[in-house]
Amino acid sequence: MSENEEDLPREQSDSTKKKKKKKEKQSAKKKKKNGEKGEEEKCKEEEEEEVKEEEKNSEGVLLRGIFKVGKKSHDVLLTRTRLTWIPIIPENPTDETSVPQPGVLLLQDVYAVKVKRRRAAGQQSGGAVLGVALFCCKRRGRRLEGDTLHLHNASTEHTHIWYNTLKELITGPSTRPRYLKVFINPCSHKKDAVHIYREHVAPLFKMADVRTDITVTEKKGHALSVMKECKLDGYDGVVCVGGDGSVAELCHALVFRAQLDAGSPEKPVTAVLPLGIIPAGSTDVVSCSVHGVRDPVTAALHIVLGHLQQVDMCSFSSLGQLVHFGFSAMFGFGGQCLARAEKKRWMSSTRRREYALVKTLARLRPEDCQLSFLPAKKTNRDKDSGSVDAEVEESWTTNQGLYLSISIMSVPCLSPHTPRGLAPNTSLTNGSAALIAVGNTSRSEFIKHLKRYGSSSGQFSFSFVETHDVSAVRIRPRSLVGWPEEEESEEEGESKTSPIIQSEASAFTLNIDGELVEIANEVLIRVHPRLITLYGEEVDEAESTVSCSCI
Ligand SMILES: Nc1ncnc2c1ncn2[C@@H]1O[C@H](COP(=O)(O)OP(=O)(O)OP(=O)(O)O)[C@@H](O)[C@H]1O
Repeated sequence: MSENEEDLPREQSDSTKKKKKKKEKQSAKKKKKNGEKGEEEKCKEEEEEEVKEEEKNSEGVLLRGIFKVGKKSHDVLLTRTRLTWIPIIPENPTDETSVPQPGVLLLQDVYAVKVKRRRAAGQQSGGAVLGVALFCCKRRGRRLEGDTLHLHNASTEHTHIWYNTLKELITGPSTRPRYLKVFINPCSHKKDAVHIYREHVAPLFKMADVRTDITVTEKKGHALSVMKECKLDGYDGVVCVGGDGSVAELCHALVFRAQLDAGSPEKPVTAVLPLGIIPAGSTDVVSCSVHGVRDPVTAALHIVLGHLQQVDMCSFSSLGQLVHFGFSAMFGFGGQCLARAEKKRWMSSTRRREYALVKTLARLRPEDCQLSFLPAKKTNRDKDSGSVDAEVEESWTTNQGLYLSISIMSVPCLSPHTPRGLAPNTSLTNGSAALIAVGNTSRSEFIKHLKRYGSSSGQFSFSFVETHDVSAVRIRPRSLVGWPEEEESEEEGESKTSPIIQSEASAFTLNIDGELVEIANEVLIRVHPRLITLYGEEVDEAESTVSCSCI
């Protein structure tokens, strides 16, 4: 039933003719110019090549046939990039107004194609051919949802021609993965990462013929140790099913592994494999920043369709030693909150977060530290030379003082709690990070600042808040502050009289991507443009599904 080019609509044949005429004209002009016979032949050959290339790349119809879509017969056309179906409406001399509306499906949105067969209940194979089914994604806001287009035609031959052509078109050379290394953290958030994977992700991978090698992690650091040693050759990507802590471990592992493989202990090396994130945590900031929603189906569809997004990362080092790679760090309030929350692991994640927030606000105290930063422009200019010279060193800005909170973020850190992100002024690939330094102020002013993260804007319009676009930051706490053991007692009154203890310790904790990391003396944070590739896309705002009522 498929037809050849002669049967194409008149409009299309006309356009092809026009193109050929134009080519002939160009050819004549060139011939005149070149003059010599040998060159004429060469020119002709070149032009023929050009015409062939143009025809190959053009929206030429590869297949055309009749299928039933729904209950109506349709004229279906397939090109390299799209499938179009136009209802076949019998001519009606009295009705001049009805113009058939075509349906269009872009092949970039199709992740699987299957032959449909009539089968009895329990029948595993065989069965009469019914047509082809195309499994695709459709967008609903930032969400990607699975959808199916059924093309019905009982001819086995016809169906197989269409199936084979479609299959070839969707599995040709592309960024779509064929084999993935999957890590699942069974302890994330509500301990349902395995269920989320089995229920929402595995069926999509199976449908898209993506093979997987799964590791269910047994403890913290398990994914890192597997990634340090496993053979990466066969994999097209790595997938993390878990919360921000698991994501941080795998991002660090991917860059660290690239560094090991390149034998470059000093300089960060771009991760070889992309990372897919299936959100199964309580906040899922990184996942939200590349998907716009916390939704395992959206995440899985970005993976099977091979949507790749390069992302800037930071290296965190202390006294010349690399400590971690990550996307964000919080010192002061953000670090204190996490430290309190981690001590109450037995609470549900929402309660734990609210408890830590309220308690840390009640005991709000500034950190006395030296904060230095390198504005983004300067380092971008010098980054090609790969060295930090004296001129750059001189351009560091240094402030000493009391800070309630210091945050450095190389990604916007979107989440359902902060739809525009904790750092709305940075993007995934701008090669710099946002430095948000909140100086000492009253509790009520600080709460006002925090509350504005949840609304649309204004969180930085306070005299005590400064923001900078940076490529490096150094934090040196002057006095390292510790908390007395009894501070964690539930009696609020106690805290008012508790003195701030000046600790003699030479280490402090930083909240790096939701994980507490111990740092000796000082931390140097450097931004590395496009160090990792994640499955997803740039989004400017996350879907807001929750609101925090505790402050
Ligand atoms: N089997 C395991 N048991 C305990 N911890 C694990 C296990 N597997 C991985 N981990 C570690 O658990 C830490 C937290 O994981 P994850 O972030 O996925 O969960 P979460 O903390 O509940 O989520 P969120 O950060 O969104 O609140 C990570 O550092 C990870 O390395």
